[in-house]
Amino acid sequence: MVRIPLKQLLVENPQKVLVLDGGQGTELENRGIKVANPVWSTIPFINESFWSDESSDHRRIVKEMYNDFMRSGAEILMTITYQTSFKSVSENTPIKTMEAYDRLLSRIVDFSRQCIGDRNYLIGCIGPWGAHVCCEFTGNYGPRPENIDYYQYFKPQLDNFNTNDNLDLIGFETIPNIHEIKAILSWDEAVLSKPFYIGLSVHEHGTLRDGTTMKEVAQMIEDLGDKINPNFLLLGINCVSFNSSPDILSTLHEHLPDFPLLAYPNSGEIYDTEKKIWLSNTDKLNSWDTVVRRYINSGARIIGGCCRTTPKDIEEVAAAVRRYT
Ligand code: MET
Ligand SMILES: [Zn+2]
Repeated sequence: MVRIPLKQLLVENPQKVLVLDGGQGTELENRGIKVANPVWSTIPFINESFWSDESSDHRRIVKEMYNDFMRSGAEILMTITYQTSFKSVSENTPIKTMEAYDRLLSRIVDFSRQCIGDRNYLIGCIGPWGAHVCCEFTGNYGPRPENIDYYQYFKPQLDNFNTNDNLDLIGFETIPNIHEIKAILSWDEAVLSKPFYIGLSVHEHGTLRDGTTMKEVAQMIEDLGDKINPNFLLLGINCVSFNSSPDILSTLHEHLPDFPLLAYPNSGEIYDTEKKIWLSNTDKLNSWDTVVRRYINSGARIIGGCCRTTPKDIEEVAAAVRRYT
């Protein structure tokens, strides 16, 4: 294997900070793929022509996107599987059986690996339970979020990702609800046998979308003590406001000073759900240089961008990472 295992890399090189790619879903949209549908950025992979026609436009666009992120300096990249849970796929596409679903995931992962080569790290991206009902930015999981069967929801995607050697890390992203975090962290190595991280979905003022404070999240993790799954490698924030993200990460670091963190904020633009357009970040208080420097001072080991960040943003992230490590 050309790459050393990620866990080993993080432990043996305490100064190393990995540059992550940017928002794949919105970047595919920038490049002309229409992603407005219930499985969002999974859509290009659903059509059989993606797989049968080597020269398909969508295939070329995905490849070019990965190439551009790598050219910008990304060394860890994500599969485009945020909205690819068995539930979302089987309810909204012609792919209905577990067998066909499994094939879809393996094809996506193996194609992503081909695109990024053997040297770079690949994350198997998993969106939150709330993604299939679009509430990852409200955290409103109904009256009894503690009763949701998170395991049943994630199991098909996990079973596939756990066993695919092309993946180095599993990323649970944009998790807005404390009960969902508790569920994920209750799973042992039999359920989650690959290294994984959790990216929290947080408000600008710094609480989880459901109102839980970073201190409470940290306390919950501390309380797990030795019972914690050894594959839990990193905790962090993603798709959070660009401007407030350094403060939020620093709070997390204050409460979990020894835990490796990660951060990949969105561009700071706001999505207007009525007009269906992105409103520009008129109040961009920080530059990537400042944001990245502050992340690194707060223990971040993986840094990149989420929605609406582009290869240009990742170039700036990479330059700052070089400057401050
Ligand atoms: C809503 S956050 C989505 C993150 C995901 N990695 C993507 O850009 O495709
Ligand atoms: Zn995002």
